Amino acid sequence: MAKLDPAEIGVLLQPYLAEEPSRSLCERVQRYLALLEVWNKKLNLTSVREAAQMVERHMGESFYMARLLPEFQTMLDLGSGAGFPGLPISLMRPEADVMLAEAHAKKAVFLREAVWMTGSHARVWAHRVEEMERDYRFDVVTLRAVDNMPDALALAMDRLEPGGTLAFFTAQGGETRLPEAQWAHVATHNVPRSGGRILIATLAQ
Ligand SMILES: C[S@@+](CC[C@H](N)C(=O)[O-])C[C@H]1O[C@@H](n2cnc3c(N)ncnc32)[C@H](O)[C@@H]1O
Repeated sequence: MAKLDPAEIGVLLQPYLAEEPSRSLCERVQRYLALLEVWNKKLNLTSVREAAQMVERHMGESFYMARLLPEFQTMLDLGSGAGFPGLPISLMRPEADVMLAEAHAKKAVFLREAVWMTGSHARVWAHRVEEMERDYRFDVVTLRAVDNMPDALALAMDRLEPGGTLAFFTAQGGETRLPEAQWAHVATHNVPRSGGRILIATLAQ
């Protein structure tokens, strides 16, 4: 895979960010994607192989979700895989307590290394979300590309605080229905440079 320098990464990230990305952020993205490329040879973490697409699809789209989220203190990324969207969000919200939940043990090892490499403050839960303490709840729950979205959304709902926010990606051309609940606010946003959308739904208090 062709290597991108931090300046090239910055240009690719611009459509997704509210302001110019800092050099430090671009360097962290560079380290993260280099690690992902190495691990991808032994573990199928992503089918995206092209460097610019990795920046846009994985990092850019996750940063874009971060922009759309309200203020929060705690966040769960359910089925984080290689860390998307949770790890990039943790870089944009360093003050928040972000939990990356990934049941696959080797992927969780990758996540711990990626957290360390990027200087993220995120924590890794290396088990199924169902195995967390029953009363563990979060201000925000994010999801992307988790199998069986209806079941995953129901699981995500169980982990939301009253007034909490559910944020997930819906595939190009496909709509995912929200679980039945008292929603105070629901909005969909087109993802830049993609046919995909992000749905942000806030529960009533
Ligand atoms: C297809 S990957 C997507 C990863 C990432 N969100 C992305 O968009 O690139 C889905 C991941 O969710 C994890 N997963 C699915 N259900 C889970 C659960 N209940 N608790 C923890 N991890 C789960 C799987 O192990 C898998 O690695």
